[in-house]
Amino acid sequence: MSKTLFRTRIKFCGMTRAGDVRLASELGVDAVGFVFAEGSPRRLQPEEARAMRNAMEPLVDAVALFKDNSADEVRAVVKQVRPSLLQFHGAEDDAFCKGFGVPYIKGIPMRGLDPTQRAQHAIQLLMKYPGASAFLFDGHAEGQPGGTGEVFDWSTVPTGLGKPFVLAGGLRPDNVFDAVISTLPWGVDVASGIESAPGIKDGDKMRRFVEEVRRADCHPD
Ligand SMILES: O=C(O)c1ccccc1N[C@@H]1O[C@H](COP(=O)(O)O)[C@@H](O)[C@H]1O
Repeated sequence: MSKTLFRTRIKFCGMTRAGDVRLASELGVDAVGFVFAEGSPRRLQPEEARAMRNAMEPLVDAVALFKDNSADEVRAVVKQVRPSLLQFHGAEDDAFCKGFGVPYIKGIPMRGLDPTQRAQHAIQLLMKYPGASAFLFDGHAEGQPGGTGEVFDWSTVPTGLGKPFVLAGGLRPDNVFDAVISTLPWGVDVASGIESAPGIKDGDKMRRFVEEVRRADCHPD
């Protein structure tokens, strides 16, 4: 694959502390994610996310992450937090995902897929989620929770999508350079790989993650 001239977008997901959001902004991160998925150790109440959202710097996107939440829950978050993007990780269909008047990203479980099916997988995704602004490829298996730090086989990333994709799943400061060079994603997303404990971001890991993405962006190949 040849390298193109662009800057890989970065999203830090599962923010729970205002100081972590501020540091992410200072590091030049493009988006931060607030998790509302039931069972997640990073789960926030809408009021908690709203307080962090109100303190955010301009030109940084807020993304609200859901996994099989009810429409009422999603509506409450949209009203209170005003995210610029929604991210869905459950069995939600396209009609549900686009029903809130906010662009959406669809999280796709990638564990155990066949690398020879990359083009067919892309077609299936485009047919199933025509309203998605982007796809996010995550390391977990179908039906399993996300945000668990599992890397998947990057050679299974669908080809010919014609839409941006975000690479996720077990990215860390020590593997994100290879991940970007191998897959040339529109963006990368990380939750556990920049944490010292679930929901508690580590400033040094955050900084090193951004540096490694920028190093990959400058790499000639
Ligand atoms: O972060 C969570 O708790 C979470 C819960 C349910 C679905 C998705 C979740 N996080 C997303 O998963 C990817 C990968 O996480 P990790 O870096 O492997 O820990 C992350 O980018 C979040 O968008």
